[in-house]
Amino acid sequence: MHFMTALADAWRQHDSLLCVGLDPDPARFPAHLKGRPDAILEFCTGIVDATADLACCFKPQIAYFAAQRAEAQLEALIDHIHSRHPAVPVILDAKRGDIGSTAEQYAIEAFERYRADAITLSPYMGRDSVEPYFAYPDKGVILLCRTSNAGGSDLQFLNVAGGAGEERLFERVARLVAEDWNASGNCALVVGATFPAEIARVRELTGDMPLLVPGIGAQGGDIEATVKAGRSAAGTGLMISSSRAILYASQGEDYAEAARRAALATRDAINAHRQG
Ligand SMILES: O=C(O)c1cc(=O)[nH]c(=O)n1[C@@H]1O[C@H](COP(=O)(O)O)[C@@H](O)[C@H]1O
Repeated sequence: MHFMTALADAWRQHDSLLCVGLDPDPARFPAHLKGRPDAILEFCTGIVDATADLACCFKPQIAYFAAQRAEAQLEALIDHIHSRHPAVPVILDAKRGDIGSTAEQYAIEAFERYRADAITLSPYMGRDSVEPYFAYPDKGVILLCRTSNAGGSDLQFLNVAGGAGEERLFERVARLVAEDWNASGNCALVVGATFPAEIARVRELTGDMPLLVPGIGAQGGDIEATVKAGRSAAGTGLMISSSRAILYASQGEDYAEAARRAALATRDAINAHRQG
């Protein structure tokens, strides 16, 4: 199924714009999991099973698996999600970016090795660094636009218009993706919840293109401002992601139940502002 179809179905079926991020950090695991060789898979499976009906997508961050030599556990986790929670698409947060021949290998990694439904990419190297992912017509391609970190402004706020014009780099990226790269309707953009004015600007530039919005919870982004700035006319159009605030709601044996409570509260806080 096309990523965008799966996403729209999940928005509706789960009445949710919440993306549950999976950034497993063994230093923050509950004691009963510490030291287990499969702790990362066990921890993430507990989170996934406790929150799947509250989520529109899951977003494992590859660095947290690769740093712990847990790539096989990432494969197993995505397989678990697809088999046990097939209604919830998986975004592999890898932020890849390289020349075409290398990008082809990254696409094989994401879509064939890990069987992810979408991938995050950096647009910094331009169109030919993104095109290899379009060879997988059903997969989502999610490009960094205005990132949630303060340092994002170093480049993303540069004025790239000629003469007396004014167009910041993140606006140019949004327009380029919406007007050119998104020919197959499989693209989305990343805009941080820490910058709601820029969410509104990107929404203005991209119509109903889905936006992946990290930065609530641990990074302090405001949910109401985020939803009001980024919601589409239909009250969807957003994958608002939260990782640490959900994953580590408790560091005890009740971590999965606590994660569910945090996910439910976040989903409902988002839903309170989807209309009107
Ligand atoms: O691509 C991302 O998901 C991403 C983009 C961005 O601008 N900011 C950002 O924090 N993220 C990711 O979102 C996750 C952090 O989420 P929190 O734990 O909720 O702050 C990490 O995996 C980041 O890599």
